[in-house]
Amino acid sequence: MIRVAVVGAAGRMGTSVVQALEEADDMTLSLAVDGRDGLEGITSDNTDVAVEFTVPQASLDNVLTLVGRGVDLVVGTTGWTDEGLDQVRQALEQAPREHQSVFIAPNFAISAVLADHFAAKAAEYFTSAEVIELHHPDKVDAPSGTAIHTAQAIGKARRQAGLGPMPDGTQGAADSRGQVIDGVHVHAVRLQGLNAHEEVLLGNSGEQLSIRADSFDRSSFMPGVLLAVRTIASGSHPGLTVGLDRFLDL
Ligand SMILES: NC(=O)c1ccc[n+]([C@@H]2O[C@H](COP(=O)([O-])OP(=O)(O)OC[C@H]3O[C@@H](n4cnc5c(N)ncnc54)[C@H](O)[C@@H]3O)[C@@H](O)[C@H]2O)c1
Ligand SMILES: O=C(O)C1=N[C@H](C(=O)O)CCC1
Repeated sequence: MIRVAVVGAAGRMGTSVVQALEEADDMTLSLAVDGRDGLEGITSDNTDVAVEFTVPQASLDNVLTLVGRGVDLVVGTTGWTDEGLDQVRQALEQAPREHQSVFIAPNFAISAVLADHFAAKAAEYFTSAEVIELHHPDKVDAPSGTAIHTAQAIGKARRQAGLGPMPDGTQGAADSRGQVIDGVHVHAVRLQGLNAHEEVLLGNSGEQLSIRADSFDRSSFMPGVLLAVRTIASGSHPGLTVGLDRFLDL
């Protein structure tokens, strides 16, 4: 049995993860903590993997604390910066156990992971690309972690293909053109009734490719979370790994 602790257990994702763990035959819930409970109860003696879904302001501290306590992690919280990821890498180098692992994914839904993958593949063939992410209005961060990841992947593919800046004749104040990430415009919609959605628009003269992923329900994330827990518990990915595509044969 893989012993799994959940951090952020009272939240929307944490609640779904606790339920998914209870339904999994090969996992058992070691501890469920939220908010002010603190992480003291989670140790490498009682937990193989901690799953962390909290808020961008808390996630880095939680990860560093648990790495220092010898616990492996699967992290779904968004808002990660390159500096934060570097801090995790450094913490892993000084971790108390050998071969400790941290896995971070902005999105655990297969539809979103594939949309991101296909968008990066398509990017070199199109003059223009923009990302629109659409989420429930209780989401605290914008743009979504997934949209940032997609924009960065498109930007990298365009650079590797030697593509220059996209055509854009906007003059003057350009607030309504969205946030520019790696040269890609990203637009965030918050709307009652939505859950988690992303559309990538790729354009050439006279044609458009649209790639869209829709998570209608948080159950869409659970197979990916369980896959990540099993993979990290197996010890096959020591160090820091980012993105569920790393565990899929894409
Ligand atoms: N990777 C994915 O597939 C995926 C999917 C959905 C959401 N998310 C991300 O997961 C995060 C959580 O989303 P949510 O909708 O569950 O949010 P939420 O607000 O419903 O839940 C967050 C929970 O974390 C708790 N929390 C805050 N600070 C804490 C701390 N220091 N220690 C322990 N618990 C703490 C809060 O009390 C709350 O219960 C967000 O960053 C969101 O973008 C990722
Ligand atoms: O509901 C959220 O919040 C989500 N956050 C992730 C993101 O920011 O990309 C994944 C989708 C759901």
